Amino acid sequence: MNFKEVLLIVNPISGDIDKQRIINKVKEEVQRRNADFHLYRTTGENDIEKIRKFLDVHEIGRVLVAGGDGTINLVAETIRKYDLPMGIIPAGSANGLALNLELPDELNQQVKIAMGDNFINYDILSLNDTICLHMSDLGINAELIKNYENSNFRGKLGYLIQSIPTLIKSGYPFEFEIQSKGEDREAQAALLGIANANKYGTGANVNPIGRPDDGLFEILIFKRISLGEVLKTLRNETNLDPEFLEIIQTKSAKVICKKPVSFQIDGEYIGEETEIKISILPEKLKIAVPA
Ligand SMILES: Nc1ncnc2c1ncn2[C@@H]1O[C@H](COP(=O)(O)OP(=O)(O)OP(=O)(O)O)[C@@H](O)[C@H]1O
Repeated sequence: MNFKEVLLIVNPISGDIDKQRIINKVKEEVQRRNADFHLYRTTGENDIEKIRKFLDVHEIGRVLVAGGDGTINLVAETIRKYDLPMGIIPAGSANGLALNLELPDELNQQVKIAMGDNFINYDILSLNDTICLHMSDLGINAELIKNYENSNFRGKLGYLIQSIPTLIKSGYPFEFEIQSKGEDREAQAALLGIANANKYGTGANVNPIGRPDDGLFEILIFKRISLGEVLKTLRNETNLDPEFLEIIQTKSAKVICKKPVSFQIDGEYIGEETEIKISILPEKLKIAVPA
């Protein structure tokens, strides 16, 4: 595919890693294709508006994003009305979306794929009008992300440090009402996931039936915290005990929380919520993936 201009969007702080090597490699590949290279470094403030202004005055043919799931989500929201393909260079602490798309670990290969012609038409979920590409949840994982964001430690170690205090302080199990497919049911859960893909960034395959391009999403009801079952998901075993995890596959749903519960979308803490309206947007996101 030929493009005149390529925009690389980089999150300078994601994953606690230096991005210069990525920037150099992408620039080299773009110039090799005789296209113009543009770089945008996110600031965490009004990035969507600033990037859209840039897109409005340039002939960008491909947007590349180097960051974690939060940055990919931000870029997806920015370009979803522009019909622009996106390429991903995983550069966050967990990289859950990249893991689900089976992107390789090696930078040269990542750049080739991100600039390549093989695409997935990726479903975009809308959760109370905020988009979700990968995984969102209510409960103990969102509490962990909140504690992580309030701490001084970045990267995987930061999550590890926060995991025990989060478990001790959490008020789980939480009580939910789930309205979907004309049914209304009650559920108690430590964590209620809303999934568009199979795996969390840790590699845990919590949603074996999930496909990000099937026009459906899954509600994952983790009824209790079981080390044995968590280990099974880490080993990608799919015969999970229904007493541990129940899955509802659907196109739209509403989740009502009996009390406010911590909520996260694609690894970003949103706040405490009492109601989540979930649907799938009509537009798809075109993401470059391995052949
Ligand atoms: N220049 C910046 N300074 C501070 N924060 C930023 C900057 N640019 C983006 N952010 C923030 O980075 C977050 C997204 O990070 P992302 O999820 O992509 O990476 P991550 O590695 O998963 O994050 P983290 O390192 O926090 O785990 C968003 O909250 C966004 O507001």
